[in-house]
Formats: sequence, structure tokens, C-alpha cells
Amino acid sequence: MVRHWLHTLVDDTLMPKQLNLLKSSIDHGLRIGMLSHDCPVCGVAATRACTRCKMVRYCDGEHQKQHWPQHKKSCKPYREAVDEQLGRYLVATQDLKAKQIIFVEDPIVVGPKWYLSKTEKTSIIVPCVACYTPCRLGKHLCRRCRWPVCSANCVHESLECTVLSLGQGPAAKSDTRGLRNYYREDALLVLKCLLLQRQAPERWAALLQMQSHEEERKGTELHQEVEKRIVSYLHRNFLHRLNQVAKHCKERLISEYEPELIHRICGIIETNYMVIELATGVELSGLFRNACMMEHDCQPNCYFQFDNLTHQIAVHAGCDIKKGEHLKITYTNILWGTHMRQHHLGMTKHFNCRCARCLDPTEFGSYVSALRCLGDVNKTCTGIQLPIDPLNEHTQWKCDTCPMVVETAYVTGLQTHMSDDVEKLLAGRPTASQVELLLARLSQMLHPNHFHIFNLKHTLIQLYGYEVGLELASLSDAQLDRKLRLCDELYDICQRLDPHSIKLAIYVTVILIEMAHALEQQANRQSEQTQALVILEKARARLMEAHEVLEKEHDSVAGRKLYMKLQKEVFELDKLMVAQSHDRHTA
Ligand SMILES: C[S@@+](CC[C@H](N)C(=O)[O-])C[C@H]1O[C@@H](n2cnc3c(N)ncnc32)[C@H](O)[C@@H]1O
Repeated sequence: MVRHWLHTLVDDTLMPKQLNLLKSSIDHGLRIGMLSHDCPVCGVAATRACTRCKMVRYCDGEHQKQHWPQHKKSCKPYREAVDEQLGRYLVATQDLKAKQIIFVEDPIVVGPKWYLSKTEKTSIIVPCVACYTPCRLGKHLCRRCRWPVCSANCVHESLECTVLSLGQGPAAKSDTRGLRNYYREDALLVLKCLLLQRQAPERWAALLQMQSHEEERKGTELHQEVEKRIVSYLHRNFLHRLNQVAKHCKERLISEYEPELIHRICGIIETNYMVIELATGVELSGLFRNACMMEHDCQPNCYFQFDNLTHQIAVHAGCDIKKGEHLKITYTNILWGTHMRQHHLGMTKHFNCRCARCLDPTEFGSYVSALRCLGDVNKTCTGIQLPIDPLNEHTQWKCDTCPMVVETAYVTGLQTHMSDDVEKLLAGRPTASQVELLLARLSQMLHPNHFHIFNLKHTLIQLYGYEVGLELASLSDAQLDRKLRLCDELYDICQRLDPHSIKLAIYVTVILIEMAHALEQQANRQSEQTQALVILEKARARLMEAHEVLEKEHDSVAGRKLYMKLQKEVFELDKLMVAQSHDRHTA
């Protein structure tokens, strides 16, 4: 769902179920259409881009010169800065308006997904080695390197093809597992990085400037994992033969490829990679010189979109940003509680986040990590238990009402146990009553806004109104009220965590659509037509808000599918409203 830096650790169980239902409609490429390709002076289609920001194009140097006094006010509205704690980061050099494109840039390198899911590792559908179109393993192979391509005519980049052709290929009569053990597309991004030495020395130099955390990574699980998955795989199958080739050809295809360098590249990828989702649903991983410099904050102020064809990134202001403010994105799942986010950032990006949300035990009043206080044997308590020092992983948790204190180990144990219960339940397509049961059980210990509770409630709003027997028209008034109340609660949490819906656009859209559904049903049950129309107006306002929120997700598959759904919903609602007001006038 939501695109960002995360891989397998992003909680898939939080993916709105509705999106799965919508998985089959439109599929077309999306360009970063917000940029004009016309000369701003004469309106003629132009190719000569401003070399500084690359965001405006001119038909000739004369018009570029003429436009400069105007353009210089918005050209490259940010600068790079460095500090000891953050490393390199970006700062706004002028006030920026929400949604404004701050910059567009080409990738340094793009390649297949850096982490494959369990299913992908064994799937016979793989991305074409040349163009990433999904193709069936073994149907077409590149004539030279014998890697899977989508058609016999698809042309594979020649240097990569040469290196891959050094491999022996999978063992004869390999089953799918054997084939997948050989065709490991998740190692190709590293190979593409190595090839930059020869193909694009400037991009190679930019790559090597990126943060790798290579020292901190040594001896960690991630280091061991890439040693097996990438470093030894590439050496064993392809790179070990490069020396022999060099002797024959009297030139080196790649000058440096020793294991330490490959580990460093793996560190660079792990620290910086961004997920690019294509219209086909195929995910790629990319590195960008400037975009990857943006620092992390658990409440970001920027969002980004990708061009499907060129893989360019467009970074937008997610809200109004003042001159001097840092440009910030989020590297983790903002629906997780502070301890989980900290753990994830520490493990993959090697830093402790000290943003305003992480420092606030209530997490902006959202209470997504909070527990209920159970009191002691003598007295029950209605208080809330919160971490005393949220940045300390060993902190105690204290009740805000009574003297009760619990240890972190207890809280972590409880949450892990509950994670398992939630994941297990949601993986099995539960009914609303099964979700309600678990919700009731977890609610005895967790705050009503806790992230596990959020997850269950977000599932519930997509079951009331859809499940057989619980279609909107079949819901009792109480069930309809419950759906609406759950939507309100979820919306409130999203607003606290992400007031501009920068990271939670998909979640918020689903919530707003479900709110609109519940309101439409309430309007249906109104005998008083004027009142019904007022409720329908409210429903329409929710859909319009969803429309606005979803703009940030125009480039994602989920976003485009939801957008189509939304268009239909607005159309249907408008029809209903016209019919209602017609009835009112003729009554
Ligand atoms: C994607 S890179 C960002 C660019 C990096 N600062 C550089 O100099 O190349 C991510 C790394 O930047 C640093 N970083 C980013 N956001 C941070 C934050 N909020 N606090 C501390 N370090 C941060 C961490 O070292 C992290 O692993």
C-alpha cells in the first residue's frame, strides 16, 4: 500500500482490505503531469530545461534569459546542509505552499525490489530483466544472458547482460525453486550500482557519497543476511569470472567489486532506498541524490511521487513550509507506536529519532501506544499508562491517575502477544463478529486508540456494510451508528498523527468513503426529506475531502484504484441528491 522506504517490516495487515477488492481495474502509466513542458514565455513545446532546477523548459536561451527575473524567485527553493547528528539534510530557502513541487530529479540508479516477499521468492512470475514487465519464468529468455525477459524482442542493457551471461545458468531440469535460486532479481540493484563505475562515473561518485552506516552494520543480522543473499551470490555466480574475462579482453568490465565494496553498497541501499511502484504493481527500488538526503520525522512535511516511465521523483510540500524549515519525510510506519518505530529506525537506519512525536509520551494526544491501567489487587483504576521516557527502551510505564508503574518488558511482551493475535485473525478473512470479539478482549488492556485497536477498527469499518448479512441496508441503526463512530475515532487519530494526510492518505480516504456510505444509509432511513438532504450533503463533503487527500497518491496503484472508486461514488451520490431534491419539490 503506502509507498515508502520500508520493506517487509511494514505491517501489511494494516493494508485497507477494500483495496484488495479493487485490485483489478485500470492500469496505465502515470507521468509527473504537474510539470509543463511548454516554454513559459511563448507557450511552444520546449526541451531546454533550466539546468539548476530542471523544472521549467524553454524553447531557446533568449526566452530563458527573459524569464529569469521571474523564475529565479522559485528556482531550486531548497539547499543542502550538514550537521553532526543528521548528516546531510535539506532546508527550504523560501516559503513553500502546500502541494508545490519542490524539485524533480532523475534516479542515480533503479533496479528490482530490494527485498522480495516470501511469495515473491517462490513465484514463477518475475519481472523482465530488461523492462520489469511481469513475465512467466522460462517462457522467454534473453538470448545472451539467459535471464527471463517478457518477449524475445525486449532488449536487455548490454553491460549488465554481459556480466549476467558469465553465469552458468540454473541446473538442468531445475524445478521452480531451483530456477528462483539462480534468478535472484533482488541482487540486481547492487550489480547495477557496480556497473555505474563504467557507465556513469558521476552517478557512481554521487552514490559513494551516500550514507552507508557500514561500520554500524558489521556483525548485525542485516549484514549477515546480505552476505548470503547478495555478496556471496553475486561472487559465486558472476563476479568471480570477471578476472578471467579481463585477461581475455584486456580490459576490466567493472574495476572494483570486492566484498567490502559490495557490503558498502548494500548499506547505502538499505539506508537510502525508495520504493517505486509501477502501474503493473511491480515494485522497484531506487536511489536519488537529493530526495534521499531528506531527513526522517514521524510527522513529515513532504511527500513524493514517481514517474512511471522515467522513474523520476517529484518531491512536493505536504503542507505550507516556512523558509528555513527542514524538508522531512518518514522512513517508518507512522501508525506504529514509538517503541516499534524507534526499533525499526535503529535497526535499518541506525539512528534514534528525537522528533516531537517521539518525545511526547501521548504521541500528540493520539495515545497509540498507551495501555489501560488495571490498578492493583485492592483497587481498579481508569487511568492510562504511558512511558515515562519514550526514548529509553527500558523506561517504566506510569499510570496518569494512580501510582501504578509497570516495566517495559511487560508492555513489550503484551504487545507482541497481541500482535500475533491480530495478525493471525486478520490473515484469515475474519467476520465482523470475530473482529469485535478480539477487539473487546484487547480493549480490556489497551487504550481505545492503541495501534492494534486501530488496526481492528479499520478492518471493522470495511466489514460493516460489506459482509454477507451486514450489507448497509441490513445493518441495524445501532450497527450503522457504530460504523460511523468507528470512522470518526479513526479519523481523529489520523488527524493527530498526520494532520495533512501526507503518509496516511490511503487510510484516510478509506475512512472518509466509509463515513460517506454510513451517512448515505442514514439519509435513506430519514423520513424527513430536508433532513435527508442535509445528511447527504455531509456525505458529499466527506467524498470531496477524500478526493483532495488522495491527490498525494495519484501515482500509486492503490491510490488510482481508490480514485476510480471515488469518482463513481460521487457520481452515484450526485444522482441520488438530484433525485431527492426532485422528490422534495414534487411532493
Ligand atoms: C536517507 S539518509 C539521509 C541522508 C544522510 N543524512 C546523508 O548524509 O547522506 C538516512 C540517514 O540520515 C540520518 N538521519 C535521517 N534522519 C534523521 C533523524 N531524524 N535523526 C538522526 N539521523 C537522521 C541517519 O543516519 C539515517 O540513516
